[in-house]
Order: sequence, then structure tokens, then C-alpha cells
Amino acid sequence: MKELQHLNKYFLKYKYQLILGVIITAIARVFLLFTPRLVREIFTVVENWNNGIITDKSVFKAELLENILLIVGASIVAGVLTFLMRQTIINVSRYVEYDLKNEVYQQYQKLSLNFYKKNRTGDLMNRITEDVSRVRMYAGPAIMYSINTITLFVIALIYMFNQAPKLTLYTILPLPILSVAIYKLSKEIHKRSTIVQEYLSKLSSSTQETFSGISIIKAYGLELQTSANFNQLSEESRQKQLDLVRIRSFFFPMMILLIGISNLMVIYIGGKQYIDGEIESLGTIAEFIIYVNMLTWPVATVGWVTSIVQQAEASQKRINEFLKKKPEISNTVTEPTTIKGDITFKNVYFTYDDTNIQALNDVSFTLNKGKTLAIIGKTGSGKSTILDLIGRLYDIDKGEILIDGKPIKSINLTSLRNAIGYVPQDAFLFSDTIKNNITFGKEDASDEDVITAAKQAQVHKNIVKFNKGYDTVLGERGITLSGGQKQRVSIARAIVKDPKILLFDDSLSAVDTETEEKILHHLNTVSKDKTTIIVSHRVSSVKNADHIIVLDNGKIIQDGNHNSLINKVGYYKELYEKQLSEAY
Ligand SMILES: Nc1ncnc2c1ncn2[C@@H]1O[C@H](COP(=O)(O)OP(=O)(O)OP(=O)(O)O)[C@@H](O)[C@H]1O
Repeated sequence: MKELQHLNKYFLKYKYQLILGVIITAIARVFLLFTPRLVREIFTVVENWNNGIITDKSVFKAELLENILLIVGASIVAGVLTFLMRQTIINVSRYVEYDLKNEVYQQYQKLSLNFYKKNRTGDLMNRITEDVSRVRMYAGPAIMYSINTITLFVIALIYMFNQAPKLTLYTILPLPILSVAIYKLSKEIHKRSTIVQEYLSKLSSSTQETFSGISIIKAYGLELQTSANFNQLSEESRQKQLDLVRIRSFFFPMMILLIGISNLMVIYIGGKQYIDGEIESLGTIAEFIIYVNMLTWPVATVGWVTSIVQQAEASQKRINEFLKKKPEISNTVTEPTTIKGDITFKNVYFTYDDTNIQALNDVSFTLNKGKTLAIIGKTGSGKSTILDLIGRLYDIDKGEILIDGKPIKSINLTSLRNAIGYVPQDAFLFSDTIKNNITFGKEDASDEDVITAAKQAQVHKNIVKFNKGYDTVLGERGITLSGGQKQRVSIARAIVKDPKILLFDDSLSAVDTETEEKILHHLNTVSKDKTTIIVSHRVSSVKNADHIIVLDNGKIIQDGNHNSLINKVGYYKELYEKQLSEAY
């Protein structure tokens, strides 16, 4: 229960609804328990009529009717209260589920990129869906059924002991056996349903992967093989489902058996006691039969609730593991920082934790506000890493990164990221309209801003050709853009944000040189007062930059401007000549 204490703050938040729920539950049970006593009354009235104690037929009828009406009345009140019990306690569990989901999601957002590298997406999704649902079962049904069982049991036992103490003992004897049996069964059901769940998620991720890679599968003619893999997985999954169904089938027969045994005991022992004169009325036997049936389900829930609590505890433990994680990159500055855009790297060293790859080795450069730096170099030389470090997606090992002359850690993280317009290597677009994809970083951008940015990114003409223009939906339910179109929408997104710092990570690789030329021309105007970094493999993209650095294996091996570098023997000159000859 230690892990579940995390939920106490939510119980405190919804304390009034919870207390109301508990009171309603208790009162509902009291009303429910009127029925057995009233049934006994009816039996007594009938016995009295048979024994001649009541002789007046109208009195007999009136007493019968009174008890029947009382049963109907008590049942209606109990029914209404049971409805209200669910409306309070189950509602609270839904509120708790909602709050907990939000808490986990907020925490996910705070955690740094490294966290996402170390944990699989499926696992992250599971904690926010499966685990939170299991915890909800504790916050709602488990609490509700526990209160239900306790109140019903206490009140019923008091009534029963008052009526016939010996019969009570015999009646409740099989109930603990029922509880333990249900507990064991629930545990086994849970074990098997977890396996079924695992198979279902394997099936869905494998299907999802197949659909995502359908063009490759078709191109390589692998349909039969993927179908065979699917069938095998599906067959295994079916087997596990059948195992689960088998164990579940025991549940109700077992309950019926144990209720049957209890009923028989009441009839047998009660009957003997009646014959021996230990109990006065046959009505008591009827009353006890109703108690047994009323108590069976709550007693069965003791076993069920125990297993729910155990599952919830395990799930909350997994959730807590993530909630307790401290973000590696945190914002320590509360005041917003105004950013101008000067960037300085001083002897920066950086190694990726997970792979131990040293991506940057003693990198230094200075880039003043409004200037353009280009980074060129072989793949894996550390170009993207420099951009990630400017956005403080990682903290460096050694050296210093200064923004406007201040250490990057002393700058408000939100202000820093708000000041950056980043165009990643793989343009990521959401399943949303083109317009919303462009205004992603600046939701209040006007239609005019969006169109201007799209024109500057050379994608406006493509967009207006679609039937719905800027309202065209992209992604799974919409159209698929070409690689170059995606890159350009992504560039428009950065431009519309009007940031102080623009970072382009090989963002023109999928556009032809003519379009590239036009985009670069517009970028000259757009980035006039902005600090710009362009990462590229193409000399044509970087030649107009104020400063160019050439990276190799995390080290700067050359730097200067285009004119100086093409006159120096080295990587840049070689690349320039090679790309020049390819162009002709
Ligand atoms: N998130 C990461 N975790 C671990 N290692 C990484 C990560 N990102 C990059 N690396 C490694 O760091 C080195 C530098 O990578 P980086 O992406 O900065 O290179 P790049 O010059 O941008 O390459 P490319 O031109 O192919 O995009 C590479 O060896 C790469 O494998």
C-alpha cells in the first residue's frame, strides 16, 4: 500500500464527494437489509394466520400488504441510493484517473530527450493507459466494494446474531472459503489476462509496423511472409485467450456451488433448530437464506478487491518510478530572459550518455546576432549535436555555451526555446491541417503570416493546388506530402514563429537546387536580424554564410568564409569541386 499513498493527495482533493459516497453506501445497505427482516415478518403473519392467532381476514391481508409495501419502498430507496453511491465514488475514481493521467503526461513533457532514448514508447504509453486504469480500479470499485462489504457484513451480522446466533455461525462458515477461492482465482485470471494483454500489444504493434512499412513490404514482395508471421502471432494470442476463458469459466460455477452449500446449511441446520424449537419461526430460515445470498457477492469481492489492490500497487509503483525521475535538464531561472541572439561555444566537449560516443571535441566559435553560420561535414561529425546543444536539449560535459554572453544554464529555458525556430533533419508533421502545422510554434499567427511564410519557404504554390488549400489534412487520415514539401512546410513553421535564432538541420536536402536557391534568397531577408545556423552537406546551401565551420569527428577542422575556404587545400575545397563537377 506504500506506493498507493501517492493517491492520498487526490483523495484529499475529492474528500467531500468521497465522504458523501461512504455515507450513501452505508445508508443504502441499511435499506437493503430491511428486506430479509420484512420477509420474516410476512412468514410470521402467515404462520399466525395458520395457527389461528390472526382470525380476521382483513387484518391478515392488511398486515401482508403493509410488509409487501415496505419491501417495495425499502428496495426503491436502496436502489436510488446505490445509484448515487456509484455516481459519487465511481465518479471520484474517474477524476483521480484524469488527474493522474495529466500528472504523468506533464512529467513526460518535462523529462529530457535521454529519458525517451532509454525507455520504449510502448512502455511510456502503457503507464499512462494500462497502469493508470488499474490504479483507478483501486480508487473506485475497490473502495466502493470494500465499504459495501464492511457495512453490509456488520449490519447483517448484528441482525443475524440477534435472531439466531448458532445458525449465524453455520451460515457464515463457507464464506471465508469463498473469499479465499475468489482471491486465488482472481490472481490467476490477472496473470493470464496480463499475458493476453502482452500478446494484444505485440499484435497491434506488429500490425502497425506492417502498415507503416507497407510500401517496402510490397516492393520486396514480402506479403506472404508478413501474413505468416501475423498468423503465428495471432494463433499464439488465441491460445492465451482460451487459457484465460477457461479459468474465467470457473468463477460463476464456483460462486453458485458455494452459495448452494450455504443455502443447504441454512435449510438443514435451521430446519433442525425449528424442529427442536430453538428458533420460533420458519420466517427466520427464509430471512437467513436471503442474508446468505446478499452476503455472498460482497464476500466474493473481498478476494477480488485484494487482487485489484495488489495490481494497483504494482501499477502505481511503475508510475511512481517515472514520477520520481528528475528531469536532467531543468529550468532553474524563474524570470523570463530576453534573448538577443549572440551564440558562443567555448571549448565544448560533449559525449552521449547512452552510446558513449564523443560527438563534440573542443568546439569553439562565436556567432553574433544577425549573422549566419554554416556547418558542413561528413555524416556523424556532430553537426546536429551543435544545434541540439543550442536548444539545451542536452547539457555539455566540459566547456561553455554562452547566449548573449551569459552561460546557457542561467537563461530561462522556456525563453530560450521560444527564441529558437528549429527545422529538424526529419521534418515531422502532425496529423492536422497544413495551416495548424505551420502555426505550431505560434498559434496566434494570422492567415496572412502563414501565407507569407509559406511563400518564403517556396511551398505556397504546392499548398494552393490541394483542394482544401491550407485546410488540407496531413498524415494518416489525410494526404502525404513529398519529402521536399514536408521540409518546406517545416521551414515555414520556423519562419512564422519569427524567432531570434533560426536553426536549419540539413533542411534543404530534399529540395532541388533551383528551389534551394529561391529559399536561400528569401532566407536572406527573413533572417536579416536573426542569428542563423545552417547545417548542410551541400556547398550551395552554405556558400553565402558569414562564417563556415567544417566538422570532422566532432572537431572543427576548417573555418572561414566560402571564398577563403575554396582557396585552402582541405575538405571544403574538395567538396566544392566535387559538387561543382556533379552539377555540370
Ligand atoms: N541521441 C543520440 N544518442 C547517442 N548518440 C548519438 C545521438 N545522436 C547522435 N549520436 C551520435 O553522435 C555522433 C554525432 O551525431 P550528429 O547527429 O551530431 O552528426 P551529424 O553530423 O549531424 O550527422 P548527419 O550529417 O548524418 O546528420 C554520431 O556518431 C551519432 O551516432
